[in-house]
Amino acid sequence: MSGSMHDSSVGTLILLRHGESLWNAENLFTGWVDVALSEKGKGEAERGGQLLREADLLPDVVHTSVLRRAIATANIALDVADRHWIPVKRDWRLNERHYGALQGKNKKQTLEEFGEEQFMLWRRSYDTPPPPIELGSEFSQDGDARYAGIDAPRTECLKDVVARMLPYWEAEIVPDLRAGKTVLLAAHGNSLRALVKYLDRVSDDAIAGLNIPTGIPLRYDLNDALEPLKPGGTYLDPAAAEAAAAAVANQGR
Ligand SMILES: O=C(O)[C@@H](CO)OP(=O)(O)O
Repeated sequence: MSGSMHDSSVGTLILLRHGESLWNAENLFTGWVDVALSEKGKGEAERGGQLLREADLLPDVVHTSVLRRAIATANIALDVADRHWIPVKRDWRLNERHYGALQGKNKKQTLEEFGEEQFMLWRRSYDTPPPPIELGSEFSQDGDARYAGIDAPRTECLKDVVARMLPYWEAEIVPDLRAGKTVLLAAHGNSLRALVKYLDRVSDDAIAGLNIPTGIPLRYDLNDALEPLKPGGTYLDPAAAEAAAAAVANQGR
């Protein structure tokens, strides 16, 4: 096992939100729309890889969503950390939250149009999904080959993400951790919020205030019951993470 600093046989979990995407830069709700990284986002992914290398935190296996911003972030970071060769598993269950009819809409305009309360309900409440996206509309994923054979959602709240993500966690990630591996999970703001909520037992209300910055690895050491030794984990660059999380919280303003 590489990189783990505690005695338990449980491996180390590293959460990595993708670097800034083109739509993050434009302040658009993204969800399942398959948007590429911006140049800044590619730089963030490189920096993420440097942080892994400097911490000697070398992943043995990587899990990603099926969206290119997470896939590219993992590829770039692992290349920089000289771990581009490790096995990879990808699954839609690690995708960003489906943002329903808000996909492709500007966050600031949405806030102005619907008001603070409705905006925050859609964006951060635990169990209020946005209106479902219309099938066949510009930013809908129906007909997308990668979702053939799954009952793809047309909108999701965070609770829905927890429900679809946990079966993947149990079936695919936990066995890697139990085998003592250092696991890199390259995913998204809201799919990672769903996992952090579960791991840290964050309440439905408190999770609204938790924001995950792009491109900064977040390390979780877990005990044998898979409980975090340090609630909230440890960002490899804590000062940058704090500033960047505050910026995510303020999107739309
Ligand atoms: O647009 C999205 O898909 C997400 C992540 O970028 O946005 P938010 O942080 O507003 O949930």
